[in-house]
Amino acid sequence: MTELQEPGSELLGQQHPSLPVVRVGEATLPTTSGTFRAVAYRQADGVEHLALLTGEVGDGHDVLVRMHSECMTGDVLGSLRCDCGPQLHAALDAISAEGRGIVLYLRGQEGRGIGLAEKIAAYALQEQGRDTVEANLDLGLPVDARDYTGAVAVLRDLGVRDVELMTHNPVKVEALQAHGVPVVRRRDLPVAPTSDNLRYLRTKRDRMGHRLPGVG
Ligand SMILES: Nc1nc2c(ncn2[C@@H]2O[C@H](COP(=O)(O)OP(=O)(O)OP(=O)(O)O)[C@@H](O)[C@H]2O)c(=O)[nH]1
Ligand SMILES: [Zn+2]
Repeated sequence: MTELQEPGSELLGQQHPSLPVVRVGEATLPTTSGTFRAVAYRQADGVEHLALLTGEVGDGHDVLVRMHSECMTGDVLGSLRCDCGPQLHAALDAISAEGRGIVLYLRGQEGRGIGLAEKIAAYALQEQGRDTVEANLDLGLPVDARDYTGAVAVLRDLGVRDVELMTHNPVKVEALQAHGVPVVRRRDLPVAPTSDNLRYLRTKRDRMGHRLPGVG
């Protein structure tokens, strides 16, 4: 577990004041990380999110939560350019081990909210030497366009009042707090720097304020 620190600010994307979600389906989902309750939501704009729960939310306090931004290349294809896939599985393992918690799989957040196709275009610019921040800007896109309003609505629907958040990203902490969901603690996820992701991890630490002290 790690201390909470000053959140990082201008990277907080545009937040919609209200974006209702509806609970559409609910089923048991056995996985290699354990068996979860999968609750599917649809936002008013059509974007769908999935909440994977283990245990009971109960009084809603101090719930272990991961808000995972969709990353098709990392989560599905095992891309080594980023750390998303291992983080997703570490988060599922963590709530399973804890016996209580929620992993929110957030659609509409692919490529930090710019979308899959634009993320691949950003990768092309990174192959020409731009870093992950510069590449988005070169495309005329925000560095981080994610909106957490839907995520907050899902947490509220599930009865969550405050959370222990698994993240290195101070903007996620700030977004939850701004929406009235206190983050009582932040928890690190394992990070494995490799030759493929080292520059990406360093850029997140140095330019986006991510708490990644273990990255050399
Ligand atoms: N635009 C863009 N998006 C990327 C790039 N690499 C990964 N992503 C996306 O970034 C999102 C994950 O953001 P990260 O910055 O890795 O991590 P985070 O979610 O902000 O922070 P953590 O909670 O600590 O994981 C996913 O949606 C990925 O698809 C990139 O080079 N460019
Ligand atoms: Zn990724």
